[in-house]
Amino acid sequence: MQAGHFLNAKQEQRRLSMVTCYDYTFARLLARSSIDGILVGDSAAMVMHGHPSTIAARVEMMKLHTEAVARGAGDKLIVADMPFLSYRMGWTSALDAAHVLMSAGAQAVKLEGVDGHEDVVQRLVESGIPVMGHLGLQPQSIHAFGGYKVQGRGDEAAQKILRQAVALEQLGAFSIVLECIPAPLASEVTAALRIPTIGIGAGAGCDGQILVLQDLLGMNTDFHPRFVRHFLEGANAIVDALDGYDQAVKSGSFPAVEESYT
Ligand SMILES: Nc1nc(=O)c2c([nH]1)NC[C@@H]1CN(c3ccc(C(=O)N[C@@H](CCC(=O)O)C(=O)O)cc3)CN21
Ligand SMILES: CC(C)C(=O)C(=O)O
Ligand SMILES: [Mg+2]
Repeated sequence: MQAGHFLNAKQEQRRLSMVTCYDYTFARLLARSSIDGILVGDSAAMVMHGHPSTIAARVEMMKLHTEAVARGAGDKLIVADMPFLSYRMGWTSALDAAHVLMSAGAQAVKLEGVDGHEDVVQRLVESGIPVMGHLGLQPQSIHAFGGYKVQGRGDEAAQKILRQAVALEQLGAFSIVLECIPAPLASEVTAALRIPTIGIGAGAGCDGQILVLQDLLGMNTDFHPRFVRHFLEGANAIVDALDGYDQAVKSGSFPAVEESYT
């Protein structure tokens, strides 16, 4: 799948599935799945590195994760998040950051918001870099938003998101993530655009959905916002396996003869 195929999917009314991925081993598993696209999200700063927000993500961090994913992802579309402020200090430094991510193996980049960096979106697109937008809840602006809260409630806030989505489409974005907005607003935005919307906490009216891989695999039991569904009870499955290994070691049943060299 390439960025251009996202537009075809919307025209043909096929829904799109995306997940985040930060490493080679999971990328190999995703390559075997029917998932359409992979986001090397700046959520890596939280999920992989234990930071309290995505603000700690750096171009160098995103580069290493993108390279690892690209080695395992086969022909899946890889989108990499541009880290906080890397696209807010002018288009030349934004192009530098995008260059790093594209040469690391990304086929597109994602930027949060649009107001104030319209020129960056335009320059990236003109340079042959497919751009994905990200509206609604923008985790990089957590300190300005005052928490991870649903966005676009009320007429004014809803109109702002609709305006930003139309602006991104006009600037040449190939798709837009809509995060944590009311489902009716996401449906309205989706209907207003030719490019596909990818929702997370934005209801079933989007053209596609995205979830953080570790969330859908149920690997993090203390993070359960409303939009997360566990498709596996991963945390329990993994801790059970670890306890099984621990018991086998302590009882002396592991390693067996056939697991040892003569
Ligand atoms: N593991 C992980 N999954 C994610 O989806 C994710 C990250 N990390 N890190 C970056 C952002 C942060 N995200 C978040 C984090 C918390 C909520 C949350 O607590 N939502 C409330 C909404 C409350 C309201 O305003 O009504 C909820 O209870 O669902 C939402 C999105 C989504 N992103
Ligand atoms: C939640 C998705 C959309 C994201 O931006 C990330 O994982 O960083
Ligand atoms: Mg992100």
